[in-house]
Amino acid sequence: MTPLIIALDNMNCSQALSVADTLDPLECRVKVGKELFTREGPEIVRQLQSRGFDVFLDLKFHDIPHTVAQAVLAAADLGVWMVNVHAQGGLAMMKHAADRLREGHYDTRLIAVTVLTSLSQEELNASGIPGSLEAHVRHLAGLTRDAGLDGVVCSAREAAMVRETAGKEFLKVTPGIRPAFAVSDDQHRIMTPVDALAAGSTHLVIGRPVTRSDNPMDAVRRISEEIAAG
Ligand SMILES: O=c1ccn([C@@H]2O[C@H](COP(=O)(O)O)[C@@H](O)[C@H]2O)c(=O)[nH]1
Repeated sequence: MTPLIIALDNMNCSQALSVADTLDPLECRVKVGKELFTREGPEIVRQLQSRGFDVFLDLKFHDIPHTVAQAVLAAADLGVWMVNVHAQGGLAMMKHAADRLREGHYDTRLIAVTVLTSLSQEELNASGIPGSLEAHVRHLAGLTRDAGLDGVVCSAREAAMVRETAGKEFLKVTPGIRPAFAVSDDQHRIMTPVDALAAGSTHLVIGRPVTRSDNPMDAVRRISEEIAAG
């Protein structure tokens, strides 16, 4: 199955569906984030699923354990392929959500965000977290593995280190991917698709380089070609 997940950001329901209609669910999955879900609600997820797409619901839940577990179950009831929480919410929060999903025999993958790819070392320290960004990602990835989740969101720059910490099967879902033809936008810790896969990313999240293109499917194909050419 393809490693590509296309982020449907900066659009409403009809725009998202127009983009989705140019994409092939065999060549990419799609990600519904805070903006699209807040505008359109669960119906946008159902619409995308009815077109054959696996949906990653990227709402990054961060709250007390009971609230997060209930939100994760609500996402799983929607039948999403993947949902996420913030690892910063702590071991108990993540474990409670993972346990509830397991008890319910859901198929939905649960992953946790480590350090946002838009953050730099300086910004992380300025937010009150001392030490190196890599050490913090490693710590949160270990916590996520111990809580029984399926993987993390991290930068591809940290994928090899996360593989070393949590193993090959542990998912490394990496945004901040910029193909050779794209600009970096507000992302700080970026990598190309080829380098990200070589570093151990299992899934590549790509938004603007595809959705801003006049022909999103063509952009997906160019990325796939970049990957195939290695
Ligand atoms: O650390 C993170 C976590 C999530 N994201 C999300 O991924 C996409 C990236 O979009 P681009 O347009 O390719 O920059 C976006 O939806 C973010 O909310 C992330 O970038 N970093």
